[in-house]
Amino acid sequence: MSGQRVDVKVVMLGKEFVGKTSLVERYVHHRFLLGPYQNTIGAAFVAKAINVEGRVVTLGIWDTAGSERYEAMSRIYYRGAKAAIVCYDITDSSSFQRVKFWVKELQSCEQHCRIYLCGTKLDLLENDRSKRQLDFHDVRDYAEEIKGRHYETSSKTGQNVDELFQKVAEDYVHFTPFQVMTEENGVDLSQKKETYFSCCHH
Ligand SMILES: Nc1nc2c(ncn2[C@@H]2O[C@H](COP(=O)(O)OP(=O)(O)OP(=O)(O)O)[C@@H](O)[C@H]2O)c(=O)[nH]1
Repeated sequence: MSGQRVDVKVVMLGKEFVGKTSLVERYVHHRFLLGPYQNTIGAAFVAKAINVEGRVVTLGIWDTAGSERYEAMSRIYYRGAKAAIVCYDITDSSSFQRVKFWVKELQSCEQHCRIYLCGTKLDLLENDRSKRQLDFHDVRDYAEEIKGRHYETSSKTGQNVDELFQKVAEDYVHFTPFQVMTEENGVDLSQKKETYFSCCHH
């Protein structure tokens, strides 16, 4: 990672157990971890460079802990984020309350942060559609209301995961004026190493 510059700070938010870490694992390492669930403590950081229309864009992804115990820490991680992927579990309606909480926070504290609502665990509906507790169209309407985007994903099968992160990078390229993009001092990971701490998931 040494010397790699981050162009887009991305923060993962959402209730515990909704699948934030699994989404990052699928996207960055192309895998789905089986075995007992381990909650994220604090936050974890990973960077990934991708190509958008011939340009390399590096996403710096902060995976925060969903437990309300770590709420104050999660606030630290969304500071200066250009994109927030706010996750909910489509089979758990209670997880959407946390979405509304984070959206309000972002709207009042990080107005320049684009919001991507992500309904996770789509694969769980494959054999039993009655497991769905959050209507696709209701969430889509809400996403439009807040001028955000909306995806439904499965980290187990990989469905829509690349598409989601690709859109984050594309939006950065499309909506950031070129001048700002070239002038902006991204975070140089080789120089700022000591300010990053990546604790402790899995
Ligand atoms: N079937 C299925 N299970 C998933 C999916 N994504 C996550 N899970 C499971 O849901 C549980 C929680 O996933 P995590 O990715 O650890 O959730 P998290 O949001 O990072 O949780 P915290 O770290 O507590 O905030 C784990 O048992 C995962 O295996 C998915 O797309 N499909």
